[in-house]
Amino acid sequence: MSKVLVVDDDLGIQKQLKWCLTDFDVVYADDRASAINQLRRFEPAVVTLDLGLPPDPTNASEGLKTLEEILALSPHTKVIVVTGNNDKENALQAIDLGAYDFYQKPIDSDTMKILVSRALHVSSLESENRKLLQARPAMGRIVGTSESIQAVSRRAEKIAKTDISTLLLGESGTGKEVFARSIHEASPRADKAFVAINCASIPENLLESELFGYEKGAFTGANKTTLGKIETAQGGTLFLDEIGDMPIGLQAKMLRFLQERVIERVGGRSEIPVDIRVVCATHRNLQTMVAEETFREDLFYRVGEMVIEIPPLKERDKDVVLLAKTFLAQYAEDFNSKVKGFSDNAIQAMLEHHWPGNIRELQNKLKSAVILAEGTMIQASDLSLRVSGETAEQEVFNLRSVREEAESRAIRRAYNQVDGNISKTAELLGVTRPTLYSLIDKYSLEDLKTSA
Ligand SMILES: Nc1ncnc2c1ncn2[C@@H]1O[C@H](COP(=O)(O)OP(=O)(O)OP(=O)(O)O)[C@@H](O)[C@H]1O
Repeated sequence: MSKVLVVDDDLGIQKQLKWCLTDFDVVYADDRASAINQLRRFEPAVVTLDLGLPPDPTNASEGLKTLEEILALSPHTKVIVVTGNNDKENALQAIDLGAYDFYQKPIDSDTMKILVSRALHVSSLESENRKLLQARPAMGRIVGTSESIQAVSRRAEKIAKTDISTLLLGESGTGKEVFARSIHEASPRADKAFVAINCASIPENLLESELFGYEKGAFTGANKTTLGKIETAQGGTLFLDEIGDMPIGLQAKMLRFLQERVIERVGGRSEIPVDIRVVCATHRNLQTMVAEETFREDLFYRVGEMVIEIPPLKERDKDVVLLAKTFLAQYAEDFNSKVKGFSDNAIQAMLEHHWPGNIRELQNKLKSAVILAEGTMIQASDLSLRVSGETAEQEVFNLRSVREEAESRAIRRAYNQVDGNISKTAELLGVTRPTLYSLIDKYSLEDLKTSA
């Protein structure tokens, strides 16, 4: 039952409210201190507050103070202030301070009941809404409602507003690039470029010119001056993926760019100022690399002014199911497939699997399942997964037994529906009489044959 706190020093009124608010769990207080105690103890959603409280019940000052304290402690509480007849001024001041509603004495039980019910209704709608807002992913692209991903998203959203260099750590396929893009999109640079470069996929001798650009004639084949990724990202965000794979020789030049925010093109002599936000990512352990002297310590601290650790898929509760459903809808459309959802065993298998390849592994499994699935529901076997304790043979056996059970149930239901008429049963099931007889034999439904 919903809790309502009645704050009034008049015992008569307390009693009257007790009788009219029988649908609620009513608790009482008769001054400011006891009101605050009761508020802390019972956390009522609605408070009715008489503004005329001791020590001076003839004016509203103590009541208004109580109102302020209640709202400071618990801003979502709906406070209905009760004022003396004609005391409109204090009533309006109370509303101004944040009271939900006011009511002028004398108290009418029916009206009070309606007011309290309505306040409770609004309070529960608001609290529902707050929950929904909390469950909403903080960053648009990130699918997931688990506590771990929500916490990381909230952190990323806060960081996005700043220009701080951010290092995203996480296993392969956990969504580091998605986070980098989301940070860019939630940042004041959102309408400028987002430029990504994977330091591991570009040969060492090309990476420098790819990043910093080059002047015409800098080397054989440099026919025209070309901008590097850093300059292309001017005003926006540069995402350096696999920063741990940056050759040690290039790290000094990177450090200078990050510290001084100027670059020189390969073969160039002038310094070019750049205004860029940098987000880096790696699945490597940079600290170990620093200890092994394969990654510069000063660069490590420069790229990781803020570090975000993206949790592996296995640590995201039921997000795997949410992600799977999202991707399924997309792939079913891409591959023009009839697949509509997942069987219970597929869901269970996804929840049990360890996902060493994280979201990318999930995507790959889903793509082949959508292409290969025979029915409209994806089974664990379509995902090449197995529910614990079930061997492959058992799974096949179970599928067969499920189908057989369903068929024999359908035959019996059709038979009962047409009052035991075999021809009509066959017709209803869309099979011939001989087929029906062989199914009856197959499923040992002898009693159907005898009564026919
Ligand atoms: N939370 C998420 N919601 C929706 N899609 C996601 C999410 N996380 C990742 N993905 C998708 O999963 C795939 C892999 O993500 P991404 O490339 O960002 O991972 P990564 O950690 O950068 O991988 P790698 O370390 O291998 O480069 C992408 O297709 C991406 O769109």
